[in-house]
Amino acid sequence: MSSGIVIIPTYNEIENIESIVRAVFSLEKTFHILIVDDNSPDGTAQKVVELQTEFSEKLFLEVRKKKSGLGTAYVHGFKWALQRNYEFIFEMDADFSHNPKDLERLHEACLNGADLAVGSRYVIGVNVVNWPLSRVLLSYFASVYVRMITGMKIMDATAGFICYKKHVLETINLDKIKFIGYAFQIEMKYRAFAKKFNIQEVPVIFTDRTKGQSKMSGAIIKEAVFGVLSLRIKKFFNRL
Ligand SMILES: Nc1nc2c(ncn2[C@@H]2O[C@H](COP(=O)(O)OP(=O)(O)O[C@H]3O[C@H](CO)[C@@H](O)[C@H](O)[C@@H]3O)[C@@H](O)[C@H]2O)c(=O)[nH]1
Repeated sequence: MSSGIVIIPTYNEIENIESIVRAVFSLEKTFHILIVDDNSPDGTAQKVVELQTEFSEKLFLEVRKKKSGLGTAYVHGFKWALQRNYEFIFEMDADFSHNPKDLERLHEACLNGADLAVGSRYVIGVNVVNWPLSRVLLSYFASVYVRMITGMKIMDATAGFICYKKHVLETINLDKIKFIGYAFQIEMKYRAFAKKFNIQEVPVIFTDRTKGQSKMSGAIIKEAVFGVLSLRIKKFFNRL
């Protein structure tokens, strides 16, 4: 029996895809994987199709027409996973910035009472390896900003390494998710917080990718800054 489905959004992850798939399948617990690829020009999806001949019953692929953002890729994956009745649904990056071994710790946290377990870099100090100082500061102060505006007690608001229990994703109206970049991560946590789900942070070490490139951009930062304010206003008017 599987311990859940790990959704991995990909855009140009040819250098990482095979090793991340193998790393997840070599864990003690059994996880299934869904790759949501945005028609990566580098052939990421074709590599997944090759790997499916080896892992036919536990590796799944959804290919979308074009690059449409991390948030909509996850929403697509969540709907896919809910239709197949997975009890635990995970978010993880393709590039090893999240250590696949921590999937087991996130799963344990959800087995022990959390509705949502967040792999968090900032529970005790700052656990980020190899990011330039500017990116660490941006990420850290983004979380401070989110805490100030929203009142959520989460130390790592933009974390993208998460285990959701199925009922969380069934309760949050996925069709209402507005953000497509990393603001999506804040929005998901805020909607779960507004529904009073038990959110637990599990300390993890985040290591910057050594292969491929981040898709971070100015537009993504702008979306997060204004997005948090708009979420707070919506909650105030009970329209979240
Ligand atoms: N399908 C799809 N996947 C995407 C897209 N944009 C990014 N991805 C995938 O989403 C994952 C994360 O993207 P990165 O671009 O590597 O993220 P990062 O800069 O390392 O950002 C990290 O920090 C953010 C802020 O703290 C986090 O929000 C994010 O999850 C991640 O941990 C990778 O697997 C990447 O291929 C997209 O438009 N479409």
